[in-house]
Amino acid sequence: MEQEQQNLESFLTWAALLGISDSTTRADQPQHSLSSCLGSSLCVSHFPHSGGRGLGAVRDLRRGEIVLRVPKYALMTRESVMEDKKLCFAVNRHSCLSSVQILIVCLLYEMSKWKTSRWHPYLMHLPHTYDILAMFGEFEKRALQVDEAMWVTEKAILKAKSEWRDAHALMEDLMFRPQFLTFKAWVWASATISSRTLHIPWDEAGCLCPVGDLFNYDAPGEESSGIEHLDYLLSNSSIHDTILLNGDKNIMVDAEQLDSHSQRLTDGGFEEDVNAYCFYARAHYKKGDQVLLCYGTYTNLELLEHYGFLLQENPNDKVFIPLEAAVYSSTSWSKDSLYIHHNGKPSFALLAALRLWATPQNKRRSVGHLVYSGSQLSADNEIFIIKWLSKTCIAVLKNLPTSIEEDTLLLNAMDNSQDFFTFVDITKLLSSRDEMYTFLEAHNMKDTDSFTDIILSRKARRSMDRWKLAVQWRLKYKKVLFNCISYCNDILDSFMK
Ligand SMILES: C[S@@+](CC[C@H](N)C(=O)[O-])C[C@H]1O[C@@H](n2cnc3c(N)ncnc32)[C@H](O)[C@@H]1O
Repeated sequence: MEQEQQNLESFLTWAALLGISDSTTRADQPQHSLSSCLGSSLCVSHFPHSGGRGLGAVRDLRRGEIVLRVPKYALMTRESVMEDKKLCFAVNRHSCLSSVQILIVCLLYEMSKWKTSRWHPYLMHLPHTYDILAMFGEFEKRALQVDEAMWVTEKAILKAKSEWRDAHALMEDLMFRPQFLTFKAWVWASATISSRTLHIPWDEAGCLCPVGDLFNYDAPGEESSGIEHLDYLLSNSSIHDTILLNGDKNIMVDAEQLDSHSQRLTDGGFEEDVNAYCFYARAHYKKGDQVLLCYGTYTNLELLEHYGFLLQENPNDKVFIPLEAAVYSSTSWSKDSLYIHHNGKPSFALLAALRLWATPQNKRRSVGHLVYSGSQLSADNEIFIIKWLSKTCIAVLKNLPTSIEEDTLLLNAMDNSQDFFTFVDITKLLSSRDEMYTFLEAHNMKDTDSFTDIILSRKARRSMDRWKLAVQWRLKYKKVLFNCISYCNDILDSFMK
């Protein structure tokens, strides 16, 4: 622990020497301290329920005030790593690789240089493991239970494997040592890039940003995307591009184009005039609060896919239910807009599409304007679609291997068991014991009577963490469907009155 603290201190000193600073004075003015880049606005703290290691406020912070600057020189980008001639030469001979694949190779290259890498103090602080979907094993994938989630997981695993295979020749050219050539090393580096890169305007692969990547995630919500905040940014800062972490979801937004309903406003970006990545407080924070960053708008499945966590309360979560082909063909709404919100309410487009689908074909044209303005068509039409929605949600829930109650008990056992043996004992009494036996089998621990001699392997421990994430995800999914059924019941009741 002491060693860890010392490592952290030397990392923060290294960062200060590079000009990284949370001081409110401008970057070109004298810094408050060269022994740490933090202390004026932020400090590294531990937040067990919202991201673990993160950044806390050392004083009250006002919404919109600058809290961190990271000069361009400190950023790890393809461009900065490829100042290394050997790497640059090799990469140029593999032009078929994507920018993200190249950044992954750059990261592995720097890792392999170890102490001679100029980012060594930063690299030492990267997490050793991640829980993104591409790292899920067969058991954990199945624990998600929902076809869509299992399919997204499978796709993520296949994508990682094929990208790794494609980059192999380059890594061999660079004469990587065997441990850096493995698929395990590749997914680690790929998860680092997926969960930690920030958007930069000159490279779609993004950048790794020492200290700036210690901010944990806050979902965009009303409190931070209101007019007040937007006005503040437009009048007080030179932000033109907003940032979102994650290569697949990068969105560049001109601040001028944002309307007050935009959920995409984020809290920093690369600013040309100061040649630095600048971060701003997205809310008022009290001393000791965790200071958060919005990486973008994500459902829980997307958070799991790209970042390896999910939110207990995610205002952007969505649940898709099976719809008949005729529902899709009855409207021009895209499939992606036909979903149930986190609170159980059907999306505007889903309701509209169902209303049109339940209208005889020869009458659809005449009611189109009503449907697209969100109006109900008739009591019969509304009762029909709400009953259909409720029945569909009930059927989806029934078809899943476990219920909300069973998942809740399983999660309680995961959270509250003092050790693995107690967990196994408790789970034996639950209806999810079959799942527990499958877990044991997957980790060659089938003989439960010999447990006293077994210490849970690191691999099994990681698998337990991912299993828990899968159970949390499927429970959230089921609760959304349950809330939708309650929503439908309320609507049907209101028609009976
Ligand atoms: C950019 S890093 C943030 C710093 C990170 N906690 C660390 O220790 O390096 C993003 C990662 O932090 C974790 N994280 C961020 N926000 C979180 C949240 N609200 N809840 C749980 N985990 C979160 C996830 O593991 C995610 O992949």
